[in-house]
Amino acid sequence: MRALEALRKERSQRRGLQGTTKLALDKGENSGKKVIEVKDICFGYANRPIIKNFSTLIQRGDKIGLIGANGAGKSTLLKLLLQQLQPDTGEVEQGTKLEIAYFDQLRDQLDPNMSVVDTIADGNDFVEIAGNKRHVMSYLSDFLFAPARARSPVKSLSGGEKNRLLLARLFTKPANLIVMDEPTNDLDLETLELLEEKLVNYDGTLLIVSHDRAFLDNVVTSVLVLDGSGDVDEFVGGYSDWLSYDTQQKQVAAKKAAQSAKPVKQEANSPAAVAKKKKLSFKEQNELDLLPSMIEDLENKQAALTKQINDPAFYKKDAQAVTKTMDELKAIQDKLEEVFLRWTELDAMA
Ligand SMILES: Nc1ncnc2c1ncn2[C@@H]1O[C@H](COP(=O)(O)OP(=O)(O)OP(=O)(O)O)[C@@H](O)[C@H]1O
Repeated sequence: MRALEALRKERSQRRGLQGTTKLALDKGENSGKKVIEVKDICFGYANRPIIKNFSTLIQRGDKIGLIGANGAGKSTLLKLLLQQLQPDTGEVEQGTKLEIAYFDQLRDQLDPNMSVVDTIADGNDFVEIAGNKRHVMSYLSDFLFAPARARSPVKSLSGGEKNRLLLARLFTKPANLIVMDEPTNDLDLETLELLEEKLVNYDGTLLIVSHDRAFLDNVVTSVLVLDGSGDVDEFVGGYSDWLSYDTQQKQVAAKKAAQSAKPVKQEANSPAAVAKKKKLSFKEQNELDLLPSMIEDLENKQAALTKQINDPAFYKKDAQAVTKTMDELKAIQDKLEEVFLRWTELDAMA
């Protein structure tokens, strides 16, 4: 987890330097680290913009999550990055020597009559993993296959074992860019943890579409957030980091909206003021009076939980405790957002 934090920090610093990096690239200097460069692309289907004016530089070792609601355009953006689709305007440039392995919801086919070991090594005793030779049995043991199980035919495997075998095969491909679309769907916990571990230790580049917050928090160094209207935001950190940032932004916007919606001060007993006051029922006025202390209370809880999460020792806790605290924070953030909106609404009427 520390390593992940360090990678995020590095990406954050690099983003700060992106102007300089770009200049170096323009001069034709070392571009070996460049994986994909996106230059101001726009793309839409039949008048509906999916991506608007998006630019980014993906470099070797970046682990990027693509997030957004269903239909926001995540798969479309992946296809644009992989040059399977051409942008309407702008450019996508891939770096040299890219070897891409695409992993699509574990839909790959396995030969039921082949043994596990042959599925991986095709009759050889050794496999080459990231340039290192490894005995296939030792490699398969990483994917929880004991030697006897490794000699069994694929058709005798359970669903979970088949998924593990597909993952084992994926990591034998000579890829320096792994692309995954919803990889965690249908994975059992054991396989999911295995996948996380492999991806955390993978030193190539990763592009992952996923709705799985915990998985992305554990694996990616930055996220691309598609809002569904064409805007793509890049954020250094995991899914939860982005959520808390986004909630804070919304709170600030709601506060600003509330302030600018406040009517010009009127004499308390002027006819207009009396007429306006009547817009709030007794119950609503009561609710409005209570909201500030509720907001303060929620903000205090949010600050306390954020402090816990920012402590490096936090991630040493067991996964269940980490998830519980993250979920608690998310619930508080959702509640805060809801309460702020209500306060904005009532305050504008008062
Ligand atoms: N070939 C196409 N022609 C027209 N519209 C399309 C096409 N492919 C996708 N779309 C539309 O573009 C939008 C974005 O689709 P896309 O599959 O990229 O979204 P997504 O974020 O990956 O969604 P999901 O999470 O549901 O997979 C959707 O509204 C989809 O219906």
